[in-house]
Amino acid sequence: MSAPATAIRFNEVTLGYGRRPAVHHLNGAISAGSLTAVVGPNGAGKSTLLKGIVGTLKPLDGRIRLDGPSSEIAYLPQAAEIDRSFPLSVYDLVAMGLWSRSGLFGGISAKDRAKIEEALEAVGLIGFERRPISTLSGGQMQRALFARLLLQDAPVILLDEPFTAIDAKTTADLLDLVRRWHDESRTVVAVLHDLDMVRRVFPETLLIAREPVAWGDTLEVLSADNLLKARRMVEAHDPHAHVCQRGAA
Ligand SMILES: Nc1ncnc2c1ncn2[C@@H]1O[C@H](COP(=O)(O)OP(=O)(O)OP(=O)(O)O)[C@@H](O)[C@H]1O
Repeated sequence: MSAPATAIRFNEVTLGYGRRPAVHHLNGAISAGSLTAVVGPNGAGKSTLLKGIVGTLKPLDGRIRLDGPSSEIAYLPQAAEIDRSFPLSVYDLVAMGLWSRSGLFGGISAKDRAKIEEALEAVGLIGFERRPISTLSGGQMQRALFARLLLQDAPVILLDEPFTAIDAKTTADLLDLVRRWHDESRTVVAVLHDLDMVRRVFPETLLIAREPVAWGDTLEVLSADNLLKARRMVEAHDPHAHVCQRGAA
């Protein structure tokens, strides 16, 4: 059997802010169609890694190669990074998912309208179309953002802590969509803190602590030894260190 195609490849990648590395020595690949969790302590560089994949953060060193243009990535940032005060209705927020395909001024066709309805129905938000997003609960907002992801119809989907502060019913509903994306052979990468959920749902895991600690089969990666190692590595990290010299002569 031939090896699965690669969706995202990392070659000795360093990502950081200014000259300070947040993630370094990242080598490896995410297979097309895989369902991968990214886990690690606070400050381990998980969000930084997703920003590197989306391209909002350019590597300080090394290369991230995507199998396809970056416009074909759907990205859900952490809730704290989303401006909820923006005057936008649920309908318009969800419709924005079509922009990457139809363009900003492409107009909304009858077919698009049907797709928007379908996405709203899939996340249980029928009846919320006219509601300003500022009036939504955290869980309702997350449902609306998942509807937008549905419309983006991207082969690669990145989710940054999608279930943080979300109740059990909403989490279960949105996890069903993640499973559906996986069944549709999309590549899904999610930053998560709930290790029980990772063990239950995500076959592959990248455990990161400023650099990869372990990567592969979830049950092997999430061993007590690896988790302890990750915690110690983040605690020992010097936040003021500049680009690392490891490997330098
Ligand atoms: N915009 C920024 N400017 C400077 N440093 C940053 C910036 N964003 C993140 N960092 C630093 O990079 C490091 C990694 O942060 P990152 O947010 O990627 O971690 P994380 O693993 O996602 O953490 P958490 O689980 O707390 O969300 C941290 O030390 C953080 O302070």
